[in-house]
Amino acid sequence: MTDEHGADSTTRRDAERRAGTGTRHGADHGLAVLEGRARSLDAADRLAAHRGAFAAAPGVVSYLDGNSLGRPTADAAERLRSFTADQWGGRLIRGWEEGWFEKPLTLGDRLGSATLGAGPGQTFIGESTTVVLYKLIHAALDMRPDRTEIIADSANFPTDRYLIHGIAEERGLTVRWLEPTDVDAAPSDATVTGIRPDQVADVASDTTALVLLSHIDYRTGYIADLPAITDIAHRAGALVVWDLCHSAGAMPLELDEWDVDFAAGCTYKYLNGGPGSPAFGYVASRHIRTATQPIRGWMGVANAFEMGPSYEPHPGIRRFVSGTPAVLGMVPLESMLDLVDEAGMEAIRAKSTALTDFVVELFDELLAPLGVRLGSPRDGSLRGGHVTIHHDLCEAALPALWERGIIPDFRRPNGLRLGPSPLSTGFTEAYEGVLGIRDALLEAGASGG
Ligand SMILES: Cc1ncc(COP(=O)(O)O)c(C=O)c1O
Ligand SMILES: Nc1ccccc1C(=O)C[C@H](N)C(=O)O
Repeated sequence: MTDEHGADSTTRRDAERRAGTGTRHGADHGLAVLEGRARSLDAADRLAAHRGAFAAAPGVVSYLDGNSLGRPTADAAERLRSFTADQWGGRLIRGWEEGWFEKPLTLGDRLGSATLGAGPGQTFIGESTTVVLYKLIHAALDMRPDRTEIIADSANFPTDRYLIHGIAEERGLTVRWLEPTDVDAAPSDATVTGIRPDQVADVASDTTALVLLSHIDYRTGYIADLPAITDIAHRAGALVVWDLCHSAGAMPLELDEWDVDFAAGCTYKYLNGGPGSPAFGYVASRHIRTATQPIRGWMGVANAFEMGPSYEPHPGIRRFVSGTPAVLGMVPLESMLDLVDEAGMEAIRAKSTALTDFVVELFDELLAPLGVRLGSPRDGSLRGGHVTIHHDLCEAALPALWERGIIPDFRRPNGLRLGPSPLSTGFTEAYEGVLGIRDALLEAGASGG
């Protein structure tokens, strides 16, 4: 691997590591080299200017929690203010006829084309991810009424597991829980697990109704082979529902091309929609006319304002809308989609991978010597937007980190997830964050180095 100066960076890093393990002077030199490298990565970053498009966060030195809650864009506050004053305040009830009623679908289309690889008329903005998943799981199961099994990940995000447990119980179905297996780990790293296509192939059969998995594992950041697993499910005659919470806005998706049936994801992580911003759902056009969903509300019918006697689902994707959409909650997301359009998803993913590669490099230099273990794939092509590390003192180190404006995400029992959101995070910021984690772990009693 060569860097922008043409030097062989692997060889150079080895030399730096040796320099850093010597005298105090050597250690300082090692840090200076890492910091210099961060600065040169920032200087070469074609998306660096976009960092200025996010609101300042006073006292925050390093924000590494884009995988949980993205930062507000700089104009989100003004957009919310002007929406409140001019649209809500000025147009009042007339606003529903002037775009609000259509917003779940117009913004869905925009999100679909900017980030999901979804043609128009297949994406809607709904409620929380949990509720949208609930609708899609039921819709898929209703399309396979004679089948009795669901395939799911036993270590998926709790909401996915709880939904599957509940729905399977309600419908008398059996769940084939897959245990995540090793996917990519150097011997010195923690075990990195995920769901592999062969595991799905082993259990998929003509009794499988549905496969529900996350595209990017919320713990390890491992990217599942979505096209291969979708193909395996289809060969068995089953349908797929993909949870895209950790991929939407972090990497380009091609839902139409990959033949996905249903998908859902949140908009408050890498899409920076803000706390509680509504989730999106995707339904492939080939299913829309036959798919039904369980939350039959007045806004999902062919003509809501007729206030008809019974529920007649709209022929299009609107049938997945239930009640009054969270129009106010969609305002910041529009601002982020402007930035995504400017930057392009390919460039966003390239920067995301460069950032997490750099975090892994910093991990090797600064944290591995303290006995911290890497819990994410080393291979950038298998890694989503965050890097997970494990050490028993992570929880003890957290208050000092927050105090210093270094904000990773703690996951019990001993994990820190470092999620440098590509448009809002710089390489020097990532360096400051990992350096702060090293110092806080040392202060909490870690030894080595
Ligand atoms: C994989 C995954 N699914 C679902 C959710 C959340 O669901 P909700 O938006 O309903 O809280 C998250 C994160 O919160 C997640 O990481
Ligand atoms: N929605 C939240 C509300 C409060 C605290 C965290 C979240 C998260 O999004 C967690 C995230 N999904 C995770 O992968 O852990």
